Amino acid sequence: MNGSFQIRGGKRLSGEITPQGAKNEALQILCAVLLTEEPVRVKNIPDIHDVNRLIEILGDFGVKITKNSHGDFTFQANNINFDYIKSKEFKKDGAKLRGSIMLLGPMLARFGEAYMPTPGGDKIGRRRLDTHFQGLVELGASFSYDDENFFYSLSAKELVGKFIHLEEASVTGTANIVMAAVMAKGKTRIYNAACEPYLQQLCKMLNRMGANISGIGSNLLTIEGVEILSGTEHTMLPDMVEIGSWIGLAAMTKSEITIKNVNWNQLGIIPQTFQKLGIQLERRGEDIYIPAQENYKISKFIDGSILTVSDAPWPGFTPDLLSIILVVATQAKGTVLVHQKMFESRLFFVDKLIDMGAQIILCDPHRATVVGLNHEFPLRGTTMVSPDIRAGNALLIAALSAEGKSIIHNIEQIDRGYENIDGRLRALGADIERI
Ligand SMILES: CC(=O)N[C@H]1[C@@H](OP(=O)(O)OP(=O)(O)OC[C@H]2O[C@@H](n3ccc(=O)[nH]c3=O)[C@H](O)[C@@H]2O)O[C@H](CO)[C@@H](O)[C@@H]1O
Ligand SMILES: C=C(OP(=O)(O)O)C(=O)O
Repeated sequence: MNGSFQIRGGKRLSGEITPQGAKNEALQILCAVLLTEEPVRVKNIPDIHDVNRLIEILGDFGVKITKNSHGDFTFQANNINFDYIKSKEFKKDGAKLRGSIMLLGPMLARFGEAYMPTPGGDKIGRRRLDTHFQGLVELGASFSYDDENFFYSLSAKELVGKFIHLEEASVTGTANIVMAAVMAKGKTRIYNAACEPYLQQLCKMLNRMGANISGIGSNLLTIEGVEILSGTEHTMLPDMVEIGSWIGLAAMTKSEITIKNVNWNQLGIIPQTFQKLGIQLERRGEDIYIPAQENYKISKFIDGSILTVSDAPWPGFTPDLLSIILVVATQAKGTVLVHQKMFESRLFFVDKLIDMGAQIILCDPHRATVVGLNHEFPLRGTTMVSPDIRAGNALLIAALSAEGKSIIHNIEQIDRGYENIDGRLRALGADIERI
């Protein structure tokens, strides 16, 4: 179902909000349930389209799925339907989301073969998979690609650990290689590994299942292969991208909002990056308190030059929050350069913000300069189409701050990543309807 949101903006919001479980962590953790025959209980799973699609795929694989309560499921992969993996249905289902690519590592580790259509996910520029396949081939897999059907195949009689230097710190690529290596023979070392909280959580869960991974949180992972993994329980962290989005929402709508149980130690430089835009936020235990602010002033670098906010692999600033930084900057006092280094087509949505009255110069596909309006001129409501998950949410925040009515079409893109976003916004006092 691909609906629209109708928003009447310009209202101040207030209240408390609890972030959902992390989408990108959930996608890794759900793929890992394939690594054992025993039950794996997973809690705080966000109820969002991408995650639900992956759960359906696991069901079609033959994984037994028991719903214990909202967001709490037990999975048991003890009777896998291998026919499905080579079927036309899987070619269609697997292509619907990006996260499905992380089924490759577990399939290969457990069954010695793996198949995958080109995965879906955001259309935000080239999203190559070379790192995934190079790593799996180094562990001993043979690889082929059917470029007529966009279908990847891997097989390995045995996986053997070795030193692998990744050419880039790919998040899902590292997850795939880790999941293949945990049951490989001998020692694997992965250098230039990605180390996002999602990956740290995955590695900790795998260790609880009996794996032997050290170096968690660094860019050098050492994995001593084990023969078999057992069941476990796992709870997802709060979604750091959602937390950043709520900070942005509070600033743009001059609202007083408390974000509950954010797990501060896993937020990296997210809070301080918003603070550089002048947004006040306070740590209260595990909560973030954001007071209502009439204005916020972008800081400059020490030498007086214009602030740049750019993305980088963890522990740098996540690319998934740059669109939120950009929209928040439109009402700040001052100027900021937003530099999206990792993806090529993630800034094009600024056109819509410009239509709404924002002052932005798109310098090239990777860089946009935002000259803030200091809340002196509100954005104007308009009709727009959500291009991708994070830009969609940024436009939603723009619409909530804007004067008048906005319509956002293609909200499937927003529902992919944010649980009951309209219901939760209404609870804060927003005027938003699904039409
Ligand atoms: C399902 C999931 O978890 N998706 C996330 C995952 O996607 P995904 O795992 O697909 O992204 P990758 O980490 O592989 O790469 C993201 C982009 O950054 C580039 N790149 C990556 C590493 C590097 O050192 N240099 C570099 O330039 C890649 O070429 C690519 O264009 O990580 C991205 C980067 O945090 C996030 O935006 C996505 O939300
Ligand atoms: C780009 C994202 O998602 P995906 O990798 O699933 O397309 C995202 O979560 O911002």
